[in-house]
Amino acid sequence: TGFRIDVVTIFPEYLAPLGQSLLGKAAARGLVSVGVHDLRQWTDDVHRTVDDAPYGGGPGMVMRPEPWARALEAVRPPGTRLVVPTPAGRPFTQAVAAEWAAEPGLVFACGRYEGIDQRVADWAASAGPVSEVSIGDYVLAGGESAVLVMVEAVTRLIPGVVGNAESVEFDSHADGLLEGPSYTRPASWRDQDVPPVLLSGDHAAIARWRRAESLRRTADRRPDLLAALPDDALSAADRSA
Ligand SMILES: Oc1ccccc1-c1ccno1
Repeated sequence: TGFRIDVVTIFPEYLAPLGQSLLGKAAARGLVSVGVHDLRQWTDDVHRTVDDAPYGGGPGMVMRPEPWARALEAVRPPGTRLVVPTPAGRPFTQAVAAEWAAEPGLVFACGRYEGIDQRVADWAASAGPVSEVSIGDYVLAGGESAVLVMVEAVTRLIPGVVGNAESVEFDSHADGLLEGPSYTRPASWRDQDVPPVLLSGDHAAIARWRRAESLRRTADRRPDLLAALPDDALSAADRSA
């Protein structure tokens, strides 16, 4: 059966890439299956209305609850996590992706910027976990791009989806730190040389150098990640680096 992903959206064509490349191969091997559903299928009026003006006034439109409830009742297997991308959500991180990759599947509800009537997420909690998540501190027009990002982050962690050549355990963020710089041939390029240690064949020295570079880059670019590390995450060698 593999990992099951369903996405409900008013822009189904936007999510066409989900059938390509990485997901395509994995889907072909039965590791992942994806269903994209047009929310308007569950509207009840001739104009197929999905949104309305916000109670309390304010700009923009809010997505009506009834079409969403019908769509989720039709699409969401009982107990499956419902993911609602929203700028007001908890942060989506590699740790969250890893958690979700161990579950049987996910249902994504793509809302517009002004959001979906809150009663939908509140109601949906009775049929399984609901996660309102943000992929970063910026504003999008809708949740579709966020779904593409999260599907890619989660599916690459499903065993068998990514060849072991691109082994996932050494990714940036896998150990809470950023990866250091990478190099390939030629050894000297436009008067810039690859750090000699990488050509030394001394694997212990290479591992030390890479760890030091990872710590240096993390301290420089993401001090928040360094501060968030558990106390025992940094060795004595790390601290002296
Ligand atoms: O900005 C958004 C609008 C709709 C749905 C999601 C988002 C968002 C922004 C950042 N993460 O998610």
